[in-house]
Order: sequence, then C-alpha cells, then structure tokens
Amino acid sequence: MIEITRLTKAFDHKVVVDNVSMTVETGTITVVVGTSGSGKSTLLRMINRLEEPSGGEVRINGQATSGMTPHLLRRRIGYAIQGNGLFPHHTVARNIGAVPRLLNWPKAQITDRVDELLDLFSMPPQEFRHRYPRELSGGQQQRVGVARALASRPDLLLMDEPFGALDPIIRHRAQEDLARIQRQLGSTIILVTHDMEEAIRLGDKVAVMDAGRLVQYAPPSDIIARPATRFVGEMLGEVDRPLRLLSLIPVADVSEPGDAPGAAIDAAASLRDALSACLWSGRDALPVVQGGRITLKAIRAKAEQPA
Ligand SMILES: Nc1ncnc2c1ncn2[C@@H]1O[C@H](COP(=O)(O)OP(=O)(O)OP(=O)(O)O)[C@@H](O)[C@H]1O
Repeated sequence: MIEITRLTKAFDHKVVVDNVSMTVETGTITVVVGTSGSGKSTLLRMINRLEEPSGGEVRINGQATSGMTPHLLRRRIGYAIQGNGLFPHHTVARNIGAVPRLLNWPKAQITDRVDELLDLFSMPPQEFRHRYPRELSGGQQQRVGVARALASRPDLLLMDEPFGALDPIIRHRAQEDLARIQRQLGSTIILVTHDMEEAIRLGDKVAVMDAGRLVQYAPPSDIIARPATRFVGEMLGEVDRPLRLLSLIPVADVSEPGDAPGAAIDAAASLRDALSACLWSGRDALPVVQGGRITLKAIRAKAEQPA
C-alpha cells in the first residue's frame, strides 16, 4: 500500500502540489489526470524522490520514503517516462536487465526475466533480445521501456505520460497491454496523463488534479456519474458521459434470459459495444454468446444520469 499524506511542493514560494493525500492499494492502477501544469509530474516525482517534498510524507508498505537512501528507493520503484528513455547503445536485453544487474541478480536469472517480460509484451525473445532501440518501432520501444521498469519486480511502478508519443491506434493497444500485464503480475501502478479517456480506461481509481490540488479521487464510474467540481465535469466532456459510463459496464451485468435474433455479443464486451451493435444493425436486442440476451432498454437504463 502506498500512503501519500499532505504532500506539498513549492518552487520559489509557488505551491505546485498542495497538500495532497491519497492511498493507493497494492495491485491496483491509479491514474493521476489533470491539465498541463496542474502538478501531476511533480507529485509522481516526489514519490521516488526525484523531487524532495516541501512537506508531507510518502509511505510504501508502512515505511516512510524520507528515511530511505534515494538511489536505493529508486531501485524499488519502477519509473517509465514518455519517449521511453532507453539506452541507445545497449541491446533490448541489456536495457531490460539494467536494474536486476545493479541489484546483482545472477546472470541466468536476468536472462530468464528478460525473456519472460519480452514474451509477456508479445515480443518473441529470439527476435528482439539482441536488437538495439533504433531497430524497434515507437510502440516496441515503449513496451521495452515499460518492461525495463518492471524487470526487478518493483513494489511500485510510476509512469509519466508513458503513451504520450504514440499514435492513437498503437496507444490503445499499449493501454490494453498494460492493463493485461498489470492483472497478470498484480503490479501496483501510478500513471500520470492529461487524457481523461486514458484515465477512465485504465484506472481502478482516478485522481483528478487542478492547480496543485487533488479535487477528486474515486473509481472511474463515480468520477463520471458524480464529478466533484465543475473542472472535473469539463475534463470529462459533458456530451460523452453516458457513453463513457456504458464503456465501463460489461454486457454480463445486465443480460437477461431470453432470445434475440442475429449475431451474438460476448458477455465480456462493454455496453458501449452492445449499443453500437444494436444501432448499427437496427436491433432492439442482441443474443449473448454465453446465453441470454441484452436489450436496448436495459442499456439505456444504465446510461441515464444517476439520481
Ligand atoms: N524544477 C522546477 N522549478 C520550478 N518550477 C517547476 C519545476 N518543476 C515544475 N515546476 C512548475 O510546477 C508546476 C507543475 O509542473 P508539473 O510538471 O508537475 O505539472 P504537470 O501537471 O505534470 O504538467 P504537464 O502535463 O505539462 O507535464 C508548473 O507550473 C511548472 O512550471
């Protein structure tokens, strides 16, 4: 568990992170979202002490980071940034193995870990292990950057706009990869972005920052249904709110017994996908692959503004 208590940072008397408190549960993804200059990166960089707090504290599994040696702290915390920060003259394997090497892991264990991570990121080790960063696409470089940050099985992974440089299609795939890998490894991740769509898609919890303050910290469905401030509402974009809400709910939650004509939809698909299929094929209900059906009426009820 990561406990952030009254964390504050001022640069030349200007407060850029203002009294932020939040608790991040082990094995979850927390996404910090806000406009440019709201203090997101500074908040993140105080967690691994790339910036020293002006006030407040961070505890990792009960231990205050202020009492740890910064470079030892940073070996326990993975850090992935936009543009991946890979060493250009080192192979993929050497890049991924950088921290385990610093920690003096035995060579065979490092090789196994590198191959395991490459497999996990769908990059066959035989093909990619010996390549240099320039011999990879932007999306592959980004995956290697994340694999490197995860290599030593850190207590925590901090990610600062990790997908910022990717085009929308690759970006979506990278987000799906990260969500899958996080579930598989049970990692604890704090990710910074200015993209609310990304925050809602990835976060178990979303932390919204406005001018240095944490204005809402809640699961995505709460953020959408009950934005705490006008600023949070603006970040969401009023028009898309029902669709965003539907994208968080699986078909399985509102399917019912009964039949419907035409192609079936998977129970794990979102209500947004189901709505899309209904509209596109002109149907009022769809059969569900695993049995039962999903109706337009049930989808609509879930998209209405909560009372
Ligand atoms: N080393 C520094 N010295 C002085 N001011 C700084 C320093 N680092 C950040 N700031 C200021 O602190 C404020 C918050 O910056 P920060 O990078 O945390 O915001 P951000 O929300 O991550 O923004 P962005 O999305 O643009 O990266 C900004 O006004 C920035 O200019």
